[in-house]
Amino acid sequence: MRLAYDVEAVRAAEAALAAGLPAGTLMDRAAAGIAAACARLLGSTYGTRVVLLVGSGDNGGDALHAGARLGRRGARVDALCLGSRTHQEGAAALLAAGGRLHGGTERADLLDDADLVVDGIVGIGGSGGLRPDAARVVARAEASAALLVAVDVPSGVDASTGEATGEVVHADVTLTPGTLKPGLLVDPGSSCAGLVEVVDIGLGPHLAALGAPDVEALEADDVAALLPAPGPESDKYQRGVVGVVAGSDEYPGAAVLCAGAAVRSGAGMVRYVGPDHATYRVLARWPEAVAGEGRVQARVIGPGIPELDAVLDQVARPEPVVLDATAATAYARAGGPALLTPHAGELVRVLAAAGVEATREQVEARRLHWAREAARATGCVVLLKGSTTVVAAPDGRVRVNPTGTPWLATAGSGDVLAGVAGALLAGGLPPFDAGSVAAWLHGLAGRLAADGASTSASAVLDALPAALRAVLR
Ligand SMILES: NC(=O)C1=CN([C@@H]2O[C@H](COP(=O)(O)OP(=O)(O)OC[C@H]3O[C@@H](n4cnc5c(N)ncnc54)[C@H](O)[C@@H]3O)[C@@H](O)[C@H]2O)[C@@H](O)CC1
Ligand SMILES: Nc1ncnc2c1ncn2[C@@H]1O[C@H](COP(=O)(O)OP(=O)(O)O)[C@@H](O)[C@H]1O
Ligand SMILES: [K+]
Repeated sequence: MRLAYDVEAVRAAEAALAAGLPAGTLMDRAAAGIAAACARLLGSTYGTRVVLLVGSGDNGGDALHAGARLGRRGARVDALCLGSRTHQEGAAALLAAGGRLHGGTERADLLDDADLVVDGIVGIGGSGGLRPDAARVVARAEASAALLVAVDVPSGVDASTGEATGEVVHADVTLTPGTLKPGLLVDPGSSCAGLVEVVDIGLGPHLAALGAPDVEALEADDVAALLPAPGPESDKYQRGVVGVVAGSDEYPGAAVLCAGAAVRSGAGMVRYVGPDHATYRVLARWPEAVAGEGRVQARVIGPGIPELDAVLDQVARPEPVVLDATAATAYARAGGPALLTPHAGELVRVLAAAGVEATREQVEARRLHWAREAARATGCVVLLKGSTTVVAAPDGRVRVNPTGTPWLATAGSGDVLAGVAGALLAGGLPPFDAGSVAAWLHGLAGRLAADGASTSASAVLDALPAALRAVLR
């Protein structure tokens, strides 16, 4: 499991760790790790050109101390000091190592033929986007061929949320001291961070003492451990029967995709309930599915159903349920534990049903916040789809999905996700695990299906067995 802590927790853990150490030790550790990683990225440091973008706080201090270490290893290091002040000891260390300091933007031309640029403008102490001077310098750095390495977070990104309210750095690599921050896992922050590497500064025990992390992200091992697997004595009923209530005369394809995803992701049996035409299509494509009502361990309700009235009695049953699309707004009628799977537009309607006002734009700009808010307001686990899928539980736990690709933004791919989640619920996973494991597998299947180009919901469905095998192998 990858764990991310928000700024408040990081500051508390850093204070506890620093209390037992000589002054400056933490920054020294951070700078050593950052310099070592930069040296690795450069291959050989001798004769390379490194430019530091330095803000007024300790984030700039990290960059200056790391720059001093690179200078001692033979790099030519120039610092562009963009803040109202500059970290004194860091500046002195860089000068002592043979580096140079420049005021503001006066030597921005150095960026044009730099090999590596370090973004130390602002870190966990930042608020708002880049100031105009910094934004101009960053644009020049991004236009150059240099590797752009952010210290802690890409400047301008909110470390606790991933929100960006103005101009931000788009880094190739982010080196983050101590622990991951949520802003490195949630878009738009996550997309701005590039490859993320944690630089160990000994914070681990102090973070663990603070309790639960702010945000988690599953890794392959976690998914393998959570996935329901058949034992020697298993039969199809023990593995879990999932009822798929999906599709309509208008959208029969949603039924085929959702039922197929349940078939492909480990359900012992799939019972399909829907209109005749859709039933015919489902059985023609998935002969292993069974038509009609019967005992199930969980249901998926909603994909491809524009008219809610027809399915409301199914929502009220006591078994765990995935409520997708319009059905998510009927959460209050659920007779058992519910997993809601809205995209941003649908989340607005779910929130409205819970008496909370928000616009689609607001949800898209603050995904972590609104997923949490919806879980709290509805009392259900909420899986918010889109650029960084966020799964939030009413008790405050949040998982963000590290797999996935924008190629998944294709008609019907949400129907596939709902089917996977339904099969996992039927297999006995609680809604929070079912949602986060489903998003993980769906995201991996999406990447395998797309393989760097366009894909379709049917191809994602076909890639599910390969995604499962990749995890269980
Ligand atoms: N606290 C610690 O023990 C450690 C801190 N470390 C580093 O210190 C950083 C935090 O340092 P600080 O608390 O000084 O905070 P930052 O350096 O992140 O930023 C604070 C400074 O930036 C200014 N500022 C805020 N938003 C800005 C914006 N949008 N544009 C330009 N300037 C802006 C503020 O006025 C303030 O002067 C971390 O991100 C990390 O890089 C590391 O050295 C590890 C240890
Ligand atoms: N920009 C994006 N990046 C990554 N995944 C995305 C993006 N946009 C959409 N997705 C994913 O694609 C799927 C689309 O689901 P949904 O919006 O319900 O579409 P549909 O109703 O057509 O099936 C979801 O899993 C969602 O998380
Ligand atoms: K930074």
